[in-house]
Amino acid sequence: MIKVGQLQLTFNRGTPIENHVLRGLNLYIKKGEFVTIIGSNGAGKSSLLNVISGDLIADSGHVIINNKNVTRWPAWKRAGMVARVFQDPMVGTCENLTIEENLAIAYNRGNNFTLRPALNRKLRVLFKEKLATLNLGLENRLADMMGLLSGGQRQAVSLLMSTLQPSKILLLDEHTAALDPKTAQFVLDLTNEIVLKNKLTTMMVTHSMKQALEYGTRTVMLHQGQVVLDVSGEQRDKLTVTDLLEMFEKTRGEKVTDDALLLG
Ligand SMILES: Nc1ncnc2c1ncn2[C@@H]1O[C@H](COP(=O)(O)OP(=O)(O)OP(=O)(O)O)[C@@H](O)[C@H]1O
Repeated sequence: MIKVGQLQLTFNRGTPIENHVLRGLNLYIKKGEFVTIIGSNGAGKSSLLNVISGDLIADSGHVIINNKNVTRWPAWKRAGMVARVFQDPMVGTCENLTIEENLAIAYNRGNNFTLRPALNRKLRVLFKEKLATLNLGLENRLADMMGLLSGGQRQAVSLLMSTLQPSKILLLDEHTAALDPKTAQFVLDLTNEIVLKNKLTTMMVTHSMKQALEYGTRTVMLHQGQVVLDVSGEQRDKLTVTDLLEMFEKTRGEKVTDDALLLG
């Protein structure tokens, strides 16, 4: 489903601030896997998601999605293949468009379309049905501007948008980090439900070790642009947050002092 190999990415090459972010990273993710991704600041987690979505093109290496070599494809060309939810709730949706217009964009992603003809009665019924599953009352607010919604509501709509796309790949970049704990939990549970129901192949970046083990089917740790830990199945089931933290500290060579890594 997603195969990246020998990925190399350097920012500001040839300058005093040159930063070799991805260093020959290899990862193969099977259809339907839900992979949680951890790693210290600057490990290359977001860069990896950006290279998969096409927002960044790697210096070398390959990106294969659904058996297609998309390494050099720009983001817009992969938009129908990959859905994303970002840390900032303001990023994934357009605040100056209505809820139904945002959903229409997601529904038509990967096709040529204009907004007006894209919205019809049949689609509105579908959007209402989908929104009702969120239990946030948004099914009665189709014509409301997206900008009126709270951060948690926007993340919920972003997740819903990922199910309207032809894509079966969902990239989550710390998508609950900017929310209060209660809303974050709601969005996480919703994520889990949507991923399982729609059989999405998912990569979720998180700073919380607890979340990394609680959600998904596999956990990958990045360090200095490489995969340094990759656990799934029984081996992962047996892992505790303490084990994971020890591995994390061993890799980094220093103690972790941030409680958010444990709790999240
Ligand atoms: N567009 C860019 N231009 C220059 N440097 C960048 C750019 N994007 C990221 N970087 C740098 O590349 C490194 C890796 O960043 P990345 O966002 O991939 O790390 P991360 O593992 O997601 O970290 P964090 O947990 O802090 O978000 C960091 O040092 C970051 O400052």
